[in-house]
Amino acid sequence: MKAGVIGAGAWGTALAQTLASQGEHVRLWALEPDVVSAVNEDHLNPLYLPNIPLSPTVDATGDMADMADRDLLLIVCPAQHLRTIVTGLPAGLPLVLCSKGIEAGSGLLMSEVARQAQPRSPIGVLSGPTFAHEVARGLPTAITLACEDAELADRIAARVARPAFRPYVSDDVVGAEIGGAVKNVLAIACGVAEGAGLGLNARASLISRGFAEMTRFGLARGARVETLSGLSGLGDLVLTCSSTNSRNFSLGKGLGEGKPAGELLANRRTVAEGAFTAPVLREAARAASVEMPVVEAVCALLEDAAPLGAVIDALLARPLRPE
Ligand SMILES: NC(=O)C1=CN([C@@H]2O[C@H](COP(=O)(O)OP(=O)(O)OC[C@H]3O[C@@H](n4cnc5c(N)ncnc54)[C@H](O)[C@@H]3O)[C@@H](O)[C@H]2O)C=CC1
Ligand SMILES: O=C(CO)COP(=O)(O)O
Repeated sequence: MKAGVIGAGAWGTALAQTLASQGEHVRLWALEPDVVSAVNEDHLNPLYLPNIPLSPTVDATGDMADMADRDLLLIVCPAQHLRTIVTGLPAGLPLVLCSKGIEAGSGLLMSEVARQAQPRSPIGVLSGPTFAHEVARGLPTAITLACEDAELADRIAARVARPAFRPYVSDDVVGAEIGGAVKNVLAIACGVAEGAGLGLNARASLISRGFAEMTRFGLARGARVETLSGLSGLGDLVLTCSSTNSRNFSLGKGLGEGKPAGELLANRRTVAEGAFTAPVLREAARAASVEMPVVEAVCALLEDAAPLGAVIDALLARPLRPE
């Protein structure tokens, strides 16, 4: 067992800890030298996953060449950096993509980016309702593992499953990726409802009408409805839309409280992927003639294109229609 994890933010560190939880050796690649030394010397990652003791069998490196002897790599960087990171990897290793987003500029899903960057690597996607700090503490978690090759999916599932970390396999890579990318934008919308004091009815409406948007967009891109209504879609949507533990929900809450988007996004250390995905998703949806009014509303708020009250009024004034 020689797994490696690329990216030592909250999620990469939690995954490394999970894989190492039964004594396996796991190597974690970190961008920041401070993270490398904290993991190696103190078995902690205070920058991104504070107060979680890490197994001494997790070691860290800042040198990608140290990953060449790994037989499986989990890629856990922010979505907009995935192309650069994957291009710099040793060639041909199986890759499990754990980032949630759509690439700006190309509009490509992470698996499409990774296939361009490493054409010889087998690819899987791991995505679902998984707050990093809960997974790192060993709390029960279920997640979708999607690979086009069913045999590869079973092999990777067996490698990453742990007593409280339970992958469900799927061959719908596109569906798993679209669920994870779109839910981040919808979580911003639910955060706005929270920040603006719109109530829990509004949140439930945004979750279910947002899920209708996710489904319309997913089906247009070839996803299957059972994937979208599974762990990586509806499951993650419900989690992320319900708690300030979500960075996307928290960002939305700030917007709903009237704070300017620029101020909320400036100098963030942690990533709120929905802010990057929203405009790319809007373009992709318009190009596919898929209506996504909640996504459009989030974009308007992120771009300061209209006051909060006007954005809410516009959503409520949409024509009445069948569900
Ligand atoms: N935190 C969570 O609970 C979960 C996060 N994810 C996804 O995992 C991905 C990574 O998120 P987190 O681990 O939460 O990150 P984080 O927000 O905890 O940390 C930021 C990460 O970005 C990296 N970074 C900053 N600048 C960079 C650059 N120029 N090039 C490469 N990396 C750079 C940092 O080194 C750090 O690893 C995201 O796509 C996120 O949506 C998925 C499931 C759960
Ligand atoms: O993807 C996540 C949980 O599944 C984490 O959500 P946030 O990125 O909004 O914190």
